[in-house]
Amino acid sequence: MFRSNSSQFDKLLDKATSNLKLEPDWPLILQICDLIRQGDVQPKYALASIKKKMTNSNPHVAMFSLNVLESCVKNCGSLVHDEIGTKNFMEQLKDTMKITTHENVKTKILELIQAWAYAFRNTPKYRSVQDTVNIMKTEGYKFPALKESDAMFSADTAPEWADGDCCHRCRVVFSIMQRKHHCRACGQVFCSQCTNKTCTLPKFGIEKEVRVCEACFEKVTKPTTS
Ligand SMILES: O=P(O)(O)O[C@@H]1[C@H](O)[C@H](OP(=O)(O)O)[C@@H](O)[C@H](O)[C@H]1O
Ligand SMILES: [Zn+2]
Ligand SMILES: [Zn+2]
Repeated sequence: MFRSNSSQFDKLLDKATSNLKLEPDWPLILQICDLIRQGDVQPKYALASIKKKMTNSNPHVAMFSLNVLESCVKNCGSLVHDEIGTKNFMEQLKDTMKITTHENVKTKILELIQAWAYAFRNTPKYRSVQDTVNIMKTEGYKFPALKESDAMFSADTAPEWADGDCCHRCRVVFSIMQRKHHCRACGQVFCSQCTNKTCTLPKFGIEKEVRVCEACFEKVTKPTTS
């Protein structure tokens, strides 16, 4: 799935976090995000490399690595969220808080964890982030005021369409008379009865009414439990 372009990734990351830079090189940082989005580098590898830079003794290198991390979370959608939303990655961030001596780096890490907890407030699978905020608060960390703008992420990408010879919901077998249809929200394949609903999918940047399955119609149209 991933062509190993990690050497190109490493080169760009070294450049983006060079201590010779006076400020973040945003075009370069977005190129790094593209490598992840295109599948040129494994998200796990990318985040491990970024994390290594966070504990760099040079404050510029450490801070630039956080700028890269912040952009990856904002631009790469679930590819990166699935990595940073884990207990393991949250533990690594907490360790970094203990290792780094740079106050601005500590503050930035607190800002990021808090913004992600807010962004993922309705996503149970990333509950480790909110758990980490709660734990760190009991450990005495002072989180800065939340800037909601930090928690706005670009749209995730709509899922690829699955294939199958029967309806994902009612299991009816497809035939000339029983046609395949796809739900744009989950990408699964269904019979016409199980996808006779439509709705917009703003989170994927889909503003027109598109075909969705019963389950996704419920999820998208019922008010999210806060
Ligand atoms: O029914 P057909 O003409 O064979 O083609 C199907 C339609 O194009 C469906 O579009 P839809 O989901 O918008 O209905 C699509 O989801 C299926 O993959 C195609 O096999
Ligand atoms: Zn069906
Ligand atoms: Zn669906």
